[in-house]
Amino acid sequence: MEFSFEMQSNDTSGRGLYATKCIPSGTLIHTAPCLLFPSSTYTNHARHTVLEHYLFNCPNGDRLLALGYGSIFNHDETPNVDFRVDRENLEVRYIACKEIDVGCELFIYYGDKLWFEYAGKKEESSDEEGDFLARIEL
Ligand SMILES: C[S@@+](CC[C@H](N)C(=O)[O-])C[C@H]1O[C@@H](n2cnc3c(N)ncnc32)[C@H](O)[C@@H]1O
Repeated sequence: MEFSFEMQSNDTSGRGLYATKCIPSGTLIHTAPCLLFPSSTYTNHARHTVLEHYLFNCPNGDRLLALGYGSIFNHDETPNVDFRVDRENLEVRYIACKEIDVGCELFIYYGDKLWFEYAGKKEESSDEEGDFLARIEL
């Protein structure tokens, strides 16, 4: 499979994905197979580990870990990529929601409860729970 992006690193957000060609809006950029962490498995084995940076929160408390490049999309308040979770097939599909120029970073939106210092942050936000939880909300 030919990808329309490559992985690069920067000092503020670590690894991220960058377009290697112009990506038209509506393009399916990537399909990531997922691992399911049932709620109890997450609580007993994955909570407070590095996995918290990568897990998607499901409404029922389960967590999903996107494989492939699915866990490498960084967050932005104005994302250029949407993601669709297919629980039945355990996949996440990433679709361009704008035209993306060559060299631009591909961003999804994680939600409004960030657990890290957002590069490009416009105003202060606080972590009300004071806890370190994965919060990419589905
Ligand atoms: C799902 S991972 C994304 C890939 C990650 N950059 C890496 O190198 O593995 C989420 C983590 O990326 C970082 N990150 C994502 N978006 C960011 C942003 N806008 N500003 C700063 N850090 C960000 C945070 O450390 C966050 O916990």
